[in-house]
Amino acid sequence: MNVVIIGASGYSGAELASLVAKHPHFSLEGCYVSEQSLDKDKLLSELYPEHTGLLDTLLLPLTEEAFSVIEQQADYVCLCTDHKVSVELAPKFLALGKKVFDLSGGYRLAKTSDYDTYYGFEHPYAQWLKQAQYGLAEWFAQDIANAQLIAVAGCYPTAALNALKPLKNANLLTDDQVIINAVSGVTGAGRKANIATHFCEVSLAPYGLFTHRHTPEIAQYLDHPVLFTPHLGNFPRGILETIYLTLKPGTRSEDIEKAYQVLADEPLIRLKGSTIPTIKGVVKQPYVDIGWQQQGEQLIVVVAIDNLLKGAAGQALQCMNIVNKKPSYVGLKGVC
Ligand SMILES: NC(=O)C1=CN([C@@H]2O[C@H](COP(=O)(O)OP(=O)(O)OC[C@H]3O[C@@H](n4cnc5c(N)ncnc54)[C@H](OP(=O)(O)O)[C@@H]3O)[C@@H](O)[C@H]2O)C=CC1
Ligand SMILES: CC(=O)N[C@@H](CCC(=O)OP(=O)(O)O)C(=O)O
Repeated sequence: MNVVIIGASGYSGAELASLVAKHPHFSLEGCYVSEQSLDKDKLLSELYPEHTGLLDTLLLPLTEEAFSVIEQQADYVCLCTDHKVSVELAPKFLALGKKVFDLSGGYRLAKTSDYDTYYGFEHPYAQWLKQAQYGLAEWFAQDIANAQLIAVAGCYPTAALNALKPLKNANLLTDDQVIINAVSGVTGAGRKANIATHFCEVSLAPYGLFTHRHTPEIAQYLDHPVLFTPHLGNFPRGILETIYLTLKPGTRSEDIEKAYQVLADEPLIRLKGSTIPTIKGVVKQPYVDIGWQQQGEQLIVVVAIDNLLKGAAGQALQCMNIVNKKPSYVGLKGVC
């Protein structure tokens, strides 16, 4: 399959380009940036010298002519662009008959009103929003396989949903809100310069209290209310979430272990029982690490992922493998 990446100079785009370039079934046909980009006509490996030899690929401007080239060349188009940019680009590539894998949040939520509330823009393509398939690889593989537009799951939601859906599906949660405290490395905020992510400014602080756009995303796909608070930490990559919940009375440790068995055979999920996952354990790895400890009716679940792999490019590649009718872990296990 021929793959084109839009937004290839960004953190998730470059990560995905490197995965595609090494993949046994995919060929990296084109790497694009915006027409006005300061990086156009540079080699991707100039920006990411660790990929010298692998990604000596020109960053091309996404001009009108580029769309014709992509129409001829590409089977899969990956949008590693900001939400608003993706919202506008996806229908154009869909109209060309391409399979579109959007790493942004532009097509993840069911209700257009949530875009007004949480994204700050009116969603213009309700029809495509209805047809988009949420790309949470371990949970929706069958629907992903047949979709034309895949809205790859968000980074924080990927961790939260894999940690919580087994418990929800086993009917172990009370109706209480689940509390999710998350911390992310700074690559989560993207590559463009921003004072809030400046090296000298970042320490450890929460942000987006009550308003972060991943709140409705987690609640929608968990079908349960959540109180989600992200924090920015002063390290480059990785996400760790500490999740507090109340179990139904009488829930035994065996019930929890049994609930998590639904993920036991997933090659990219590592169930760690009472061992607490760490960011160190997942950085540059494609896995979700999940651990938990129980005290009576209280359960604390800790989950860790690499935001750029399982939280973005790794999961996008899983979705591409699924659409290509291959095991989702191809090109990911043993990635580093
Ligand atoms: N970083 C992360 O951990 C995660 C990110 N995501 C999502 O993935 C998307 C990309 O994120 P990230 O990689 O961090 O972002 P970056 O800011 O690092 O990269 C954005 C890329 O988009 C390009 N771009 C901007 N405008 C356009 C345009 N109009 N046409 C084509 N290309 C354009 C930029 O290049 P230039 O501006 O030079 O044109 C750059 O290559 C976002 O929607 C984000 O929410 C999802 C999960 C995790
Ligand atoms: C640290 C940081 O800023 N993280 C980003 C989330 C990462 C991301 O890009 O969000 P999606 O997964 O929805 O695409 C944020 O909070 O906006």
